Amino acid sequence: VPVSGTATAPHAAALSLSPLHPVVELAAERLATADLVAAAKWGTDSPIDDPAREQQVLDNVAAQAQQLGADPDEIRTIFRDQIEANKVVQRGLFQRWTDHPDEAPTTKPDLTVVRQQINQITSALVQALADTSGNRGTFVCGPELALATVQVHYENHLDALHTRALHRALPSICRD
Ligand SMILES: O=C(O)C(=O)C[C@]1(C(=O)O)C=C[C@@H](O)C=C1
Repeated sequence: VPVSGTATAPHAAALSLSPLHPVVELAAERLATADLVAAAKWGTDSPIDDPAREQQVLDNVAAQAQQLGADPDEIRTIFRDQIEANKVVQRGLFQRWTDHPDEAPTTKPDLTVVRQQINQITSALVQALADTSGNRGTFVCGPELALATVQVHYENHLDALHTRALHRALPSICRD
Protein backbone atom coordinates (compact mmCIF):
# COMPACT_ATOMS: atom_id res chain seq x y z
CA VAL A 1 0.00 0.00 0.00
CA PRO A 2 1.59 3.30 -1.00
CA VAL A 3 1.37 5.67 1.90
CA SER A 4 2.68 9.21 2.34
CA GLY A 5 5.38 10.90 0.31
CA THR A 6 8.10 10.70 2.92
CA ALA A 7 10.77 8.73 1.13
CA THR A 8 13.47 10.36 3.26
CA ALA A 9 12.11 9.17 6.60
CA PRO A 10 13.60 5.73 7.32
CA HIS A 11 10.44 4.47 8.97
CA ALA A 12 8.02 5.71 6.37
CA ALA A 13 7.80 2.20 4.92
CA ALA A 14 5.63 1.10 7.84
CA LEU A 15 2.12 0.22 6.71
CA SER A 16 -0.12 3.03 7.79
CA LEU A 17 -3.45 4.59 6.97
CA SER A 18 -2.20 7.94 8.19
CA PRO A 19 0.14 10.22 6.26
CA LEU A 20 1.29 11.52 9.66
CA HIS A 21 2.64 8.15 10.79
CA PRO A 22 6.29 9.10 10.04
CA VAL A 23 5.91 12.32 12.05
CA VAL A 24 4.49 10.54 15.10
CA GLU A 25 6.97 7.65 14.78
CA LEU A 26 9.92 10.07 14.72
CA ALA A 27 8.47 12.05 17.66
CA ALA A 28 8.30 8.75 19.59
CA GLU A 29 11.86 7.85 18.56
CA ARG A 30 13.05 11.25 19.77
CA LEU A 31 11.29 10.59 23.09
CA ALA A 32 13.00 7.19 23.38
CA THR A 33 16.32 9.07 23.52
CA ALA A 34 15.13 10.78 26.72
CA ASP A 35 15.83 7.54 28.58
CA LEU A 36 19.46 7.74 27.46
CA VAL A 37 19.69 11.47 28.24
CA ALA A 38 18.27 10.86 31.73
CA ALA A 39 20.71 8.02 32.32
CA ALA A 40 23.58 10.25 31.15
CA LYS A 41 22.55 13.03 33.57
CA TRP A 42 21.52 10.88 36.56
CA GLY A 43 23.93 11.32 39.45
CA THR A 44 25.80 14.17 37.72
CA ASP A 45 25.67 17.96 37.97
CA SER A 46 24.03 18.22 34.52
CA PRO A 47 20.46 19.49 34.98
CA ILE A 48 17.52 18.19 32.95
CA ASP A 49 16.93 21.73 31.66
CA ASP A 50 19.75 22.94 29.43
CA PRO A 51 18.59 26.25 27.88
CA ALA A 52 21.76 26.69 25.80
CA ARG A 53 21.34 23.28 24.19
CA GLU A 54 17.62 23.97 23.61
CA GLN A 55 18.52 27.20 21.79
CA GLN A 56 20.96 25.26 19.64
CA VAL A 57 18.32 22.66 18.75
CA LEU A 58 15.73 25.35 17.93
CA ASP A 59 18.17 27.37 15.80
CA ASN A 60 19.20 24.22 13.91
CA VAL A 61 15.64 23.16 13.12
CA ALA A 62 14.71 26.68 12.01
CA ALA A 63 17.71 26.74 9.64
CA GLN A 64 16.85 23.32 8.23
CA ALA A 65 13.21 24.35 7.80
CA GLN A 66 14.31 27.40 5.84
CA GLN A 67 16.41 25.22 3.54
CA LEU A 68 13.44 22.92 2.93
CA GLY A 69 11.04 25.77 2.25
CA ALA A 70 9.09 25.08 5.45
CA ASP A 71 7.99 27.75 7.94
CA PRO A 72 10.86 28.19 10.45
CA ASP A 73 8.61 29.65 13.15
CA GLU A 74 6.15 26.77 12.86
CA ILE A 75 8.98 24.21 13.06
CA ARG A 76 10.45 26.03 16.09
CA THR A 77 7.07 25.87 17.85
CA ILE A 78 6.75 22.16 17.12
CA PHE A 79 10.22 21.53 18.51
CA ARG A 80 9.54 23.50 21.68
CA ASP A 81 6.92 20.82 22.26
CA GLN A 82 9.35 18.00 21.38
CA ILE A 83 11.79 19.37 23.98
CA GLU A 84 9.09 19.78 26.64
CA ALA A 85 7.98 16.21 25.96
CA ASN A 86 11.57 15.00 26.27
CA LYS A 87 11.74 16.64 29.71
CA VAL A 88 8.47 14.95 30.75
CA VAL A 89 10.22 11.60 30.25
CA GLN A 90 13.44 12.70 31.94
CA ARG A 91 11.58 14.07 34.99
CA GLY A 92 9.44 10.96 35.17
CA LEU A 93 12.51 8.72 35.14
CA PHE A 94 14.35 10.83 37.74
CA GLN A 95 11.28 10.53 39.98
CA ARG A 96 11.13 6.76 39.41
CA TRP A 97 14.84 6.31 40.13
CA THR A 98 14.58 8.49 43.24
CA ASP A 99 11.65 6.42 44.55
CA HIS A 100 13.15 3.08 43.47
CA PRO A 101 16.96 3.35 43.50
CA ASP A 102 17.20 -0.30 42.43
CA GLU A 103 15.66 0.71 39.08
CA ALA A 104 18.25 3.45 38.45
CA PRO A 105 20.61 2.89 35.51
CA THR A 106 23.93 1.25 36.23
CA THR A 107 25.67 2.47 33.07
CA LYS A 108 26.07 6.08 32.01
CA PRO A 109 25.77 6.85 28.27
CA ASP A 110 27.94 9.63 26.86
CA LEU A 111 25.66 12.69 26.50
CA THR A 112 27.63 13.90 23.47
CA VAL A 113 26.94 10.65 21.66
CA VAL A 114 23.27 10.67 22.67
CA ARG A 115 22.94 14.23 21.36
CA GLN A 116 24.34 13.14 17.99
CA GLN A 117 21.60 10.54 17.87
CA ILE A 118 19.02 13.19 18.83
CA ASN A 119 20.35 15.44 16.05
CA GLN A 120 19.77 12.69 13.46
CA ILE A 121 16.20 12.01 14.61
CA THR A 122 15.53 15.74 14.84
CA SER A 123 16.68 16.24 11.28
CA ALA A 124 14.53 13.36 10.00
CA LEU A 125 11.57 14.81 11.89
CA VAL A 126 12.02 18.26 10.32
CA GLN A 127 12.06 16.53 6.92
CA ALA A 128 8.90 14.56 7.74
CA LEU A 129 7.20 17.76 8.92
CA ALA A 130 8.15 19.52 5.68
CA ASP A 131 6.89 16.52 3.66
CA THR A 132 3.53 16.60 5.45
CA SER A 133 3.04 20.37 5.42
CA GLY A 134 -0.07 20.01 3.26
CA ASN A 135 -1.57 17.27 5.44
CA ARG A 136 -1.01 19.32 8.56
CA GLY A 137 -3.25 22.12 7.35
CA THR A 138 -6.43 20.20 6.49
CA PHE A 139 -9.49 19.43 8.59
CA VAL A 140 -8.55 15.73 8.73
CA CYS A 141 -5.19 16.47 10.37
CA GLY A 142 -6.58 15.85 13.87
CA PRO A 143 -8.08 12.43 13.02
CA GLU A 144 -4.96 11.45 11.04
CA LEU A 145 -2.76 12.48 13.96
CA ALA A 146 -4.94 10.51 16.39
CA LEU A 147 -4.82 7.43 14.14
CA ALA A 148 -1.04 7.62 13.76
CA THR A 149 -0.68 8.07 17.53
CA VAL A 150 -2.72 4.95 18.27
CA GLN A 151 -0.68 3.00 15.74
CA VAL A 152 2.70 4.18 17.07
CA HIS A 153 1.54 3.53 20.63
CA TYR A 154 0.85 -0.12 19.82
CA GLU A 155 3.81 -0.69 17.50
CA ASN A 156 6.30 0.69 20.01
CA HIS A 157 4.68 -0.76 23.16
CA LEU A 158 4.83 2.65 24.82
CA ASP A 159 4.54 2.70 28.60
CA ALA A 160 2.40 5.22 30.49
CA LEU A 161 5.22 7.75 30.84
CA HIS A 162 6.17 7.71 27.14
CA THR A 163 2.49 7.81 26.14
CA ARG A 164 1.96 10.90 28.28
CA ALA A 165 5.08 12.48 26.80
CA LEU A 166 4.02 11.62 23.23
CA HIS A 167 0.76 13.47 23.78
CA ARG A 168 2.76 16.44 25.10
CA ALA A 169 4.80 16.34 21.86
CA LEU A 170 1.91 16.56 19.41
CA PRO A 171 -0.41 19.57 20.06
CA SER A 172 1.39 21.83 17.55
CA ILE A 173 1.55 19.31 14.67
CA CYS A 174 -1.81 20.25 13.12
CA ARG A 175 -2.03 23.82 11.92
CA ASP A 176 -5.53 24.56 13.20
O1 LIG B 1 20.30 17.47 25.27
C1 LIG B 1 19.80 17.44 26.40
O2 LIG B 1 20.46 17.70 27.42
C2 LIG B 1 18.40 17.09 26.57
O3 LIG B 1 17.95 16.98 27.69
C3 LIG B 1 17.51 16.95 25.38
C4 LIG B 1 16.71 18.23 25.14
C5 LIG B 1 15.99 18.03 23.78
O4 LIG B 1 14.87 17.56 23.78
O5 LIG B 1 16.61 18.32 22.74
C6 LIG B 1 15.72 18.39 26.24
C7 LIG B 1 15.97 19.18 27.34
C8 LIG B 1 17.15 20.04 27.47
O6 LIG B 1 16.82 21.28 28.03
C9 LIG B 1 17.86 20.20 26.18
C10 LIG B 1 17.61 19.42 25.10
